[in-house]
Amino acid sequence: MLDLSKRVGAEPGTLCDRLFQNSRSIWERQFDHPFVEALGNGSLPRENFEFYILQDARFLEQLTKIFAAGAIASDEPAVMEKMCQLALDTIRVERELHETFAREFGLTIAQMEATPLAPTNYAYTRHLLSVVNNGTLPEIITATLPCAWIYAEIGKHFVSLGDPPADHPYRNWIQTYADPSFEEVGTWLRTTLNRITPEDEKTFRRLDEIFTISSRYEWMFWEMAWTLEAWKPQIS
Ligand SMILES: Cc1ncc(CN)c(N)n1
Repeated sequence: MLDLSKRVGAEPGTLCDRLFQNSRSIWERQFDHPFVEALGNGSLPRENFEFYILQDARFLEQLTKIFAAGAIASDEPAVMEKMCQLALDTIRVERELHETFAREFGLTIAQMEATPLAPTNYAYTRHLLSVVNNGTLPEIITATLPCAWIYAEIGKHFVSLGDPPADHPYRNWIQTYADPSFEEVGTWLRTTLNRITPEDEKTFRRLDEIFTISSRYEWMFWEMAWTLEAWKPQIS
C-alpha cells in the first residue's frame, strides 16, 4: 500500500492536517484500488470507464449545487466569489471532459443526463446534500474537500509514475486532474477551512465525521465503477 504520510499531508498542525491524518488509511486504499491502478496504467476495461464517466457526470451536477450552496452560506464576498467560480468550473471544465468522452462512447448529452444514479452515487450525493441542508460553511467545505483533494493527489500520482503516452486511453482524464489548477482548488478549500473554523473539539469531531464519510464515499465510488454496481433487487 502506498504510504501517504509524507506525500499529501496538509500544512502540519492545521485542522486539515488533522482531518487528513485521521482518514489517511482510507486515502491510501484508493491508490491501490484496482479501478484506480487500471485507470492509471490504461488497462481499465472500457465498460468500467464508461460506467464511471456516466455516473460521474451525474455526481458533478450535484457537486455544482454544493458549491453554489457554499456561496449562499458565506458572508465574505471573496469566499462567495470563489464558491460561485467553483460551481461554474465544475459544470463547465469537468463536464467538458465528460462530454468529450460521451461523444467517444456515441452517447448524447441527454442520454448521459438520463443515467440513473447507482446506489453509491445516490448515497454520496445525498450525504453532500444533507450537509448543505443542515450545515455551516465549514461543514459544507469539509464535505467537498476529499473530492477535490484526492483527485488532485491521484492525478499527480499517475504523472509521477511517468507521463501518460499519447495513446494512453485515459490520458485526458489524467491530464485534467494532474493540472496544477485542479490542485489549487484543494489548496484554497484547505486554506479557507483552516481560517474560518472555530477551534473547539466539538466542531472538530463533526468535521472529522463529515470528512471521513466523504473520504469513504470516494473509495466506494471507484468500487462502484469497478463492480458496475446495480440496485438490488432489480425491477422485474
Ligand atoms: C466522485 C468524484 N469525486 C471527485 C471528483 C473531482 N471533482 C469527481 N469528478 N468525482
